[in-house]
Amino acid sequence: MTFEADTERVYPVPDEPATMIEATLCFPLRDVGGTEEVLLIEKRRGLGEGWYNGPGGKLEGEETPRECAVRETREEVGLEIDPADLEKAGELEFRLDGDRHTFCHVFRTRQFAGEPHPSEEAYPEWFAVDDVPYDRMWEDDRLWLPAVLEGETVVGEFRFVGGKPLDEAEFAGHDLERDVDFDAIGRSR
Ligand SMILES: Nc1ncnc2c1[nH]c(=O)n2[C@H]1C[C@H](O)[C@@H](COP(=O)(O)OP(=O)(O)OP(=O)(O)O)O1
Repeated sequence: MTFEADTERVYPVPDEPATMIEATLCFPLRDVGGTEEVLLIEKRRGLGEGWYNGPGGKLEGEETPRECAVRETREEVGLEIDPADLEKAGELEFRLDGDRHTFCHVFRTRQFAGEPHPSEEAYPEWFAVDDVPYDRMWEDDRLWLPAVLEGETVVGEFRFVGGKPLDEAEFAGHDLERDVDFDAIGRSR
């Protein structure tokens, strides 16, 4: 694995796109009468089918993570987002049996246009941020998503074992760092 170091911290770098999937997650937020809500999707197919997650998916072609998050959110739930309105909130590396499986860029935003609607891939639903259905999500989500929804930034590594597919593997451990300044390390793209 390659590491990028600044003065004190060490971050994994997504430098193996041929073998590792690069993906995104996007968490639209809104205030409804003083209650903070987040838009999640119930995944209707593919990895994590039947579980809740943020809209998102794999990078295509030469697109940046920001462009991917905008495209996936549009395709999955029909919301339009200006890429500049996405705030980088996290970088997550998912490892399977010791190998790097997926590197995921996490964004949040309060600026979007349109009303969410279901698609073939996803059924959208707003949840109060203190009532997120962690029992119906990836097991790692409860470790990092609360911080993202509270406006913090995170970098994490999450380890799974037991062979493919990833969503049938067993969650085995993690490392998590908070309060990462993505602008300062040039990783807010
Ligand atoms: N462990 C864990 N926790 C939380 N979120 C995720 C994981 N592993 C993951 O892969 N993910 C996220 C990362 C991505 O946003 C999705 C998986 O993307 P996927 O649906 O396979 O990508 P798409 O491009 O939408 O798929 P297709 O359209 O190609 O079918 O889960």
